[in-house]
Amino acid sequence: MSKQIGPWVLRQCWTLTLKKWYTPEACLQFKEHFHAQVRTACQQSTATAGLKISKVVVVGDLYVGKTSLINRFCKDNFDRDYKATIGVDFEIERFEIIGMPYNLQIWDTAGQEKFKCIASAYYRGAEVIITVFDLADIQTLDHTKQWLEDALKENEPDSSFIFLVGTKKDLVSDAVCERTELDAIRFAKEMQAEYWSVSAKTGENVKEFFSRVAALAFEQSMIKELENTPGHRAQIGAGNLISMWSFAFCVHFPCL
Ligand SMILES: Nc1nc2c(ncn2[C@@H]2O[C@H](COP(=O)(O)OP(=O)(O)OP(=O)(O)O)[C@@H](O)[C@H]2O)c(=O)[nH]1
Ligand SMILES: [Mg+2]
Repeated sequence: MSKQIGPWVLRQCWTLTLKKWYTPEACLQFKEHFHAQVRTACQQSTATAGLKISKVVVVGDLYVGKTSLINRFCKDNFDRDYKATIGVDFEIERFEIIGMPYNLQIWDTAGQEKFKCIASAYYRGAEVIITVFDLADIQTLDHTKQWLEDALKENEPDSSFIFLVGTKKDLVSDAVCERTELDAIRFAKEMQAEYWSVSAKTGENVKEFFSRVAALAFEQSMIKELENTPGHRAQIGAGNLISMWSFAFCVHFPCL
């Protein structure tokens, strides 16, 4: 099946560049290009052992639209009827980034209280945590911090990118959306999360959002791999500036 993002049309997977944030007020990083060493490593296949895959966990109250968001992206469909997720479900989505195959394993969890203990067993090892609320039901925003706390408990400190997503944008007026976004951006800052408003019904911002998730997770996994490559050391400083140097100099990074 062909999929399209912007001007690119590809078979079976998405081709990505580093996508822009939704709002600069709550974004994880401002860079518009992948880090030079990551690009070089991908182009020269110096860090390409094995297929890269990142785990994404989607959490939030019941009925906020987690399954619909994932289905819009992975299957490009939308179902008006509510079917509660029982426990967990997952989708694998394929990408190609800087010529490298890359997969996202997207875990859809149940928001219903009675399934929480099943779902929480799958939080571990999440490179990305997506906390979801309903723009048309402000109470669900209040609960996102608890969902995040529960997910973070199962993961190493600072090991996951965090996103806060307001769904059902089509159900609220622009004025209500803007008001709610002000609160959501405040929450996102407190949660150290990047904020996005989307609609699974119309598809607004859904591809852009997941493209951003994939691009950031991919770059992070490449940086980790380079750090672990013998002869290389990497430091990630404030503002995600990466400095890297090689003991094998020209072999891997001729630009150094
Ligand atoms: N209008 C509109 N309705 C939506 C949107 N997203 C989801 N819905 C509807 O909201 C209801 C709940 O959506 P789900 O995706 O099943 O919610 P969920 O968060 O997965 O719920 P649980 O699995 O119980 O945790 C369904 O009836 C969807 O059709 C949206 O963007 N716009
Ligand atoms: Mg669901």
